[in-house]
Formats: sequence, C-alpha cells, structure tokens
Amino acid sequence: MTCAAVLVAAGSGSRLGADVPKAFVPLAGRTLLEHAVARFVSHPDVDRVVVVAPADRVDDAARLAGVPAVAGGDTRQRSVGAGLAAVGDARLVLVHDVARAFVPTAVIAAVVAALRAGAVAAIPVLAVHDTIRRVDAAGELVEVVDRASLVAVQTPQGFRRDVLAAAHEAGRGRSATDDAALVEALGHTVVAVPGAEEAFKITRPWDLAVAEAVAARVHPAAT
Ligand SMILES: Nc1ccn([C@@H]2O[C@H](COP(=O)(O)OP(=O)(O)OP(=O)(O)O)[C@@H](O)[C@H]2O)c(=O)n1
Ligand SMILES: C[C@](O)(CO)[C@H](O)COP(=O)(O)O
Repeated sequence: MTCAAVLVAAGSGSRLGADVPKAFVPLAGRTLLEHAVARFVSHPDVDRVVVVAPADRVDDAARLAGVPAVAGGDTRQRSVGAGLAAVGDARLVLVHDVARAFVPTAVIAAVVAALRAGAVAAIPVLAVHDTIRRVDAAGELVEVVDRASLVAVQTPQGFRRDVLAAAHEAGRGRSATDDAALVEALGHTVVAVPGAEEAFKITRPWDLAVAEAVAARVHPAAT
C-alpha cells in the first residue's frame, strides 16, 4: 500500500514571531522544514513526500526539502487540501505539521502500522499531565475537568486517501483544527496510537528554546 506524506509548512508562525515563516526558521544549522522532512524521506514506511509551502516560497521549500512542493492556503485545512491534491495515487496519506519538526520515526511507524492493520484513520495522542479546568466567558474558574478522559492530539495523522479526500470535500466551509475531526464527522472511527513528547508543536518562542535542546540531544553534531 503506497504511503504518501503531506508536510504542511504554509503557516506564518505569528505566535512564534520570527522574521521568516516558521518552517524557514533555522535551528541547529537546518530549517524546521529540513528537520521535519528528514524524518519522512528516510522512513521505510513512507514512499513519497509532498511539502505545502507559503505561496511565495514554494521554490525555496522544494530546494531545501529536496521533494516536490505546492502552494498552501490561508488556513491549515486549505493547505492540507492542496497537499492532498498533489499526492497522486497513494493509498495511504500521512498529514504532518512541519511545526512538529522532531517527531520520532517510531510515531510515524505506529500510525502507518495502524492503517496497514485496517484502520481508516489513526492519530498519535499523549496523556495530559496538568490539572485542567474549564473557565467561563469572563475567565473565571469553573470546574476541574477529569484529565483521565483527555488526551492531546499530535501529528502525523494517517488516513486512507479516499476517506481523507471525501472528508475534506464534505468539510468545505466548516473549519476543523485537525483532519481527524473531519473524517470523524463522516462517521468513520479514528484509532489512537501512542504519541511522543518530542512531537510537540513549536508554536511560541519557548517551544523553540525547547526544540534547541531536543536538537542538541538528537543531533549533537549539528549544534
Ligand atoms: N495556512 C496554514 C496554516 C498552518 N499551516 C501549517 O500547519 C501546521 C500547524 O500550524 P501552526 O504551527 O499552528 O502554524 P501557524 O499557523 O504557522 O502558527 P500561528 O497560528 O502562530 O500563526 C504548521 O506546520 C503550519 O505551517 C499551513 O500549512 N497553512
Ligand atoms: C493538527 C494539530 O497539530 C493537532 O494538535 C493542531 O490542531 C494544529 O493546530 P493549529 O493551531 O490549528 O494549526
């Protein structure tokens, strides 16, 4: 079963506040885009990789990544749609945030294994360790939410391509923060596999500092 990976990198990274789009921010000698792509192009379960880049940086992205790149949209959902249109006849598709630049290869393998075992959708999740409270519209504390019933969702999220394409088609005009929610809205079951701390999303400046530490541990020679 051919497996393609769509790496979404078209976001601006406004919360990070760098002077280039987030995927092009350098870290330990390479851009976040290069760190993320490296994990997929060399992965035995991944046959093809497509990068979705800001419209004015498609050529730059293709050169840095060494794989085809297409222009993204103004939302993550639209960017995934653009990547999905470029994966050809792959039977399985992984959708991954380049902002999760240090996803371990074992997480990619676990997602693909779930799909090969028959799941139509599989996502990596992590337990929540903080105490979580609901707040009201004014920001006043309401009740503590039972964290045993919560998980944090990561990427790559894996799907049968036909199912993901149908979900994106049906989800036009409705926004979802991830692809699994669109697939679930069509009535499909989404399977959870173990995520990893290293797959955290680099969103704010603090995350970039953490990523520096991760890069030093994972690639000591690159720092
Ligand atoms: N229009 C968009 C928005 C986001 N993404 C991608 O989706 C992933 C998750 O988004 P996030 O990290 O939240 O990125 P940004 O939208 O860039 O960040 P911000 O909200 O801080 O601007 C990132 O790899 C980002 O490049 C994308 O391809 N196209
Ligand atoms: C897809 C995702 O990474 C799962 O946690 C996340 O929802 C993307 O976040 P965004 O802020 O909506 O881009």
